[in-house]
Amino acid sequence: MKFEVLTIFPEIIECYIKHGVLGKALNKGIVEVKVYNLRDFTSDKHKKVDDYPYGGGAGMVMQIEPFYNAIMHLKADEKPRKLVLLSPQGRKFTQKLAQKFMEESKAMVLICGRYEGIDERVKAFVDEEVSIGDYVLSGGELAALVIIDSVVRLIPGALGDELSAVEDSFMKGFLDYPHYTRPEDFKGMKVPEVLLSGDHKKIALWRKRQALKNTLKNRPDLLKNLSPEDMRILKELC
Ligand SMILES: O=C(OCc1ccccc1)c1cn[nH]c1
Repeated sequence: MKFEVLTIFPEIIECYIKHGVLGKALNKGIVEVKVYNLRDFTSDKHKKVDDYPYGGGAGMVMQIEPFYNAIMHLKADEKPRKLVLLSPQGRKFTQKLAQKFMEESKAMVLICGRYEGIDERVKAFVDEEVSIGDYVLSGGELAALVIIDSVVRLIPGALGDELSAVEDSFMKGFLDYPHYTRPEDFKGMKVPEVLLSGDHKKIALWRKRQALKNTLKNRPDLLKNLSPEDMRILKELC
């Protein structure tokens, strides 16, 4: 899988991708990330990327020309790629959309805006507009990293062949169950007995109960399509 990121702050992307699971996936060649500085696609000596908004208002708007030049440069190799603009106005990014991106796209271009926004005409050249949440960031780079991280984790072999329980639970529509590790007793805070029992059936049921309890408490919106078995467990909790 290849990610190409358009940004005026390449260092933000380059620094993050060196660490952790992304670093390993890069070294294994499972994923490739190329970062392009939009300033390299400007035509003036000051490498200007923004200007005052038509119609007035606070702040600056990113000009279309650097985005257009960068996108045309990428498209020159005529390889298929999904162009995604990160913005607060986009479609909500979820684990399911991460799965879809992983399954459908061999290559993704992640377009990072800053300032008050980017010239609306850039959207004529993108396939999707995606938001990672209902808040405004100072730039699309963090959102691009969220997408790269969550999509790469889903690539077979990226996590050393064991998708973590977290992905599983989110795909099934729950929050995760609680996790514990040594010591068994930390200042009187003990690990739940069931997890020390070795009874895997009992542990699995306890974990399912806890996941449903957490989901009911913090994200009841996720509990829309429960299996009859899970509905029964949930009813016991209420
Ligand atoms: O704020 C965001 O992106 C920064 C951005 C992008 C475009 C113009 C201005 C600012 C964002 C929030 N959720 N997903 C993305």
